[in-house]
This record gives sequence, structure tokens and C-alpha cells, in this order.
Amino acid sequence: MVEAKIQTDTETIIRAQQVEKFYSQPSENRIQVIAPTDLSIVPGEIVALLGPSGSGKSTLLRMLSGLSTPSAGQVLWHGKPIGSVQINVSIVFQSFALFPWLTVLENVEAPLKARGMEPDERRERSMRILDTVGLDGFQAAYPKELSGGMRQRVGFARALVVEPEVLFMDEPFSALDVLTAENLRSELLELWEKKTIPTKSIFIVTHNIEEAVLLADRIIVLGRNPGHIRTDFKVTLLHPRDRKAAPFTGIVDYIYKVLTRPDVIPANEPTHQHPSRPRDQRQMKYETLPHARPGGIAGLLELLIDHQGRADIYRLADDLAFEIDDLFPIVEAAQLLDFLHVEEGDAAITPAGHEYAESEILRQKELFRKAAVEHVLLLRQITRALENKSDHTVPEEFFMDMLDEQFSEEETRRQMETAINWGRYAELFDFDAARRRFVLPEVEATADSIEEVKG
Ligand SMILES: Nc1ncnc2c1ncn2[C@@H]1O[C@H](COP(=O)(O)OP(=O)(O)OP(=O)(O)O)[C@@H](O)[C@H]1O
Repeated sequence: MVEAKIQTDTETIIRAQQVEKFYSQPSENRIQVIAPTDLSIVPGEIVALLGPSGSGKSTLLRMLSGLSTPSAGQVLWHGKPIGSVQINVSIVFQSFALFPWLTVLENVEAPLKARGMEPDERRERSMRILDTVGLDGFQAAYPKELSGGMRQRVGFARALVVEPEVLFMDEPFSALDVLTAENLRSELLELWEKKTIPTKSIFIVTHNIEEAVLLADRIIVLGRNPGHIRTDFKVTLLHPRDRKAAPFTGIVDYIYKVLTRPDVIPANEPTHQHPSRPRDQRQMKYETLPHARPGGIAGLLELLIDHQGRADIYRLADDLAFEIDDLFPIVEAAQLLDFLHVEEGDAAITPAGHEYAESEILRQKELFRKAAVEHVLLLRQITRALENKSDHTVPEEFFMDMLDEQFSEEETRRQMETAINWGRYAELFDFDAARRRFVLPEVEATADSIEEVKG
């Protein structure tokens, strides 16, 4: 009889059970950054964690690696609570985080020294790992004498020298130029594939979709407010992976679709899916306003019209020499306003988007106004409040307090800035920055004329 392969706790290295993270706010509100989340790290996998900025990728990495304690739930290391046992992990950071006053060799030796290893042994092990990561001959150099790529090699050597069971990496290649990143990525993959390093699992946080698809055996995409797993799927393509091959671009497109459709789990997954766990805390009230300017939205729509109304977002970013992270907010904003739809990783303009892009400025403002009030709760609320107040002004704080319940302080401020930007453009309201109040445009005009009469 063939036994079903059941994943037990002895196989799982790290298991997060219903972990959550809250941060306190000065206003005494608690902001939930991670919703209750289950996640396991098993041997033999490179796991990539993707998600929009602020979705909690680093927060989750920190909890899984024992750097930070969950506010609720627990993380188990081989079945035992992570605080109660010695764990063997290391972390590579985007910023390299080297000690500038130590030589390359001393930097690499540091974690072994901290673990109490004898000088001879730690020196020998460090020299070996320096050789493995291509730093042979650089042991006496100081970090400042090295290029970014070489510094990150030291970061890798220092992480690998302890022979971690799980290697965590938080955006390890994003501070490097494209070619250096590409080289380091392939070298790391080679070490992993050939089992030159005894590491059993790699967990990498990245915002680079291609990087995730190039490296990972499993990709997890987080959504935000609060951070939760939207999709978690396996990538079974053989290495080396061809970026241009259809299965590769299919996965890239799928991830795009997930990232650009914050409220929907799209069909046509590239492989088996574990659907996201439902958000079991308070239902989201406000949509997250993507931080895009109306001019940017119009520009994107015009470009789409030039592409017969439809274009692959990924290629569009490439053609425009845009970082995809910069294009996303514009795509999301146009989507929120129902000016475009995302289908199969393609952005397709809607009739409303078409009309908006092709109209003259006043008509554009009118269409934007209509779409904003219809699709954006915050703008609808501000407008209604202004219409209903006898003096037609409302303090910003009134809305800040409501947003505060849902977003961090910084995000609340950014949400407000974007709402002001959109509302002003659409001539829904004006904003008196000195008094921090929303004002109906005609009221301001009236106030001005009163001033004129007085003057
Ligand atoms: N110490 C803290 N106090 C309060 N809020 C925090 C703290 N650390 C993180 N946050 C908030 O938690 C949210 C998630 O942050 P985190 O850095 O984990 O996201 P991320 O997905 O890694 O973002 P990025 O891709 O921009 O690095 C953000 O809104 C951030 O402002």
C-alpha cells in the first residue's frame, strides 16, 4: 500500500499558527499589520514572499525568523515555540548591515564568535565560505573598499557561515544594479541546487515578480490592510528558467493579476492554489487609495488607447522604463475608478476610461468627479459631509479619525493627501491647508466675495 505523504511537524521546520501583528499608535488605536496567518516552511523549498509595499512582508519575515514576537498566535520551530528553543536561521538584509569597522573576515567570523566558536575553527570556516561566495583574497578589506555587489557577498558569507537551516533574505538584491543582482542570484541558486550549502530552506522577501519566478519553488502573495495571504502556490518549472518561455510569463502574468486586483482571487491560476484565508477581523471599510495622480491615470489611459486599448502591464512598464512598483498605483487607481480592467495581466481600457482619456479637460474633470464619488467611499463621505454642513466646511481631522481605525498613521496621512489631490482635481471640494479644513468650492468663492465687499 502506498502511504499518503502527510506533512508532520518533524518535517516542517517553521510553522506559524494564526500569527498576527499589531502596532500601537500614539492615538492609542492599535493598527493591525498582519491578520491571523498560518504558514509553514518545509525543507527543500525556496519560498518567495511578494506583495505591495506596506503589506507586511518584512513584518512576517521578522516573526518567522524569531526577530520579532507575534502579537497573537505562535511560531513553532520543529514543533516547539520559537522563544523556547535554539533556532538556526540567518538573515540577509537589503542594506547589507555589515560592521564598517571590521574587515571582511572579521564580519564573517562575527556570528561564529557570538556562538562561542574557537578562533582557529571559526577562521577556517569563514575562509571556506569566503571562497564559496567568490571573496577569496578580500578577507583583509573593509566594507567601504568594496562595491555594493561585493558587500552583499560578505552579507551572504556572514549568513551562510553558521550553516543556517533556514536562510531568510529581505530584498537582498534590490540595492544592487541589475547585472550584479542577476549574477548573485544565479550564484546563490547554483549553491542551493548543487547543495554546496547545507541550508534546507530559503525564504526571500522581494518586490520583484520576475525574481520570485526565477528563484522560487513556492510563491506567496500578500494583500494589505491588514497583511494576509492572497495566494500561495508552487512553481514547478525546471532551472535554469527561461524568462521568455510561455510558462514563465504565464506565472508572471498571474501574479500581476493578483497584485492588481486587490479584492479578487483571480481564476486561471498557473498551478494549484490555496485560497487566501478570509479576513476574520473587522471588514474593510475604506478602499485603499492608490497614490496616483489624476494626470498619471490619464497618461496611462492614453497609452492604452495607443495600444488599441489593451496592453500587458509588465511590458508597458518595461517600454516606459518604469519600475513596476511605480506603475501599479496608477493601474490600481484607474481600476478603482473603473477606467480599466485587468485581465490575464493585460490592462484593458473600459468605455468610461476611453471617454475620459479622449475628452477635453472640463469634461474629464466631470467624468473623474462622477467616477470618484461612485467608487471611492472617502471622497463620497467628504462631499456629503460638506453638502450637509450649514457652513460647508469640515475639519480634516473628522475623517483622519475614521481612517486611523484602519490604517497606520503614515498611511492615513498618505490616504488623505491622495484624497485631497483627487478631490481638488475633480473640483469636488477644496482644502484649506492653513486651517486643515475641507471647503466646498463655491463657499470659498462666496467667502472671497464677502472679503471683497468688506474690503
Ligand atoms: N515598528 C512599527 N510601528 C508601526 N508601524 C509599523 C512598524 N513597522 C512596520 N509598520 C507598518 O506595518 C506595515 C507593514 O510594514 P512592512 O515593512 O512589514 O511592509 P512591507 O510589505 O515589507 O513593505 P515594503 O515593501 O515597503 O518594505 C506598514 O504599514 C508599516 O508602516
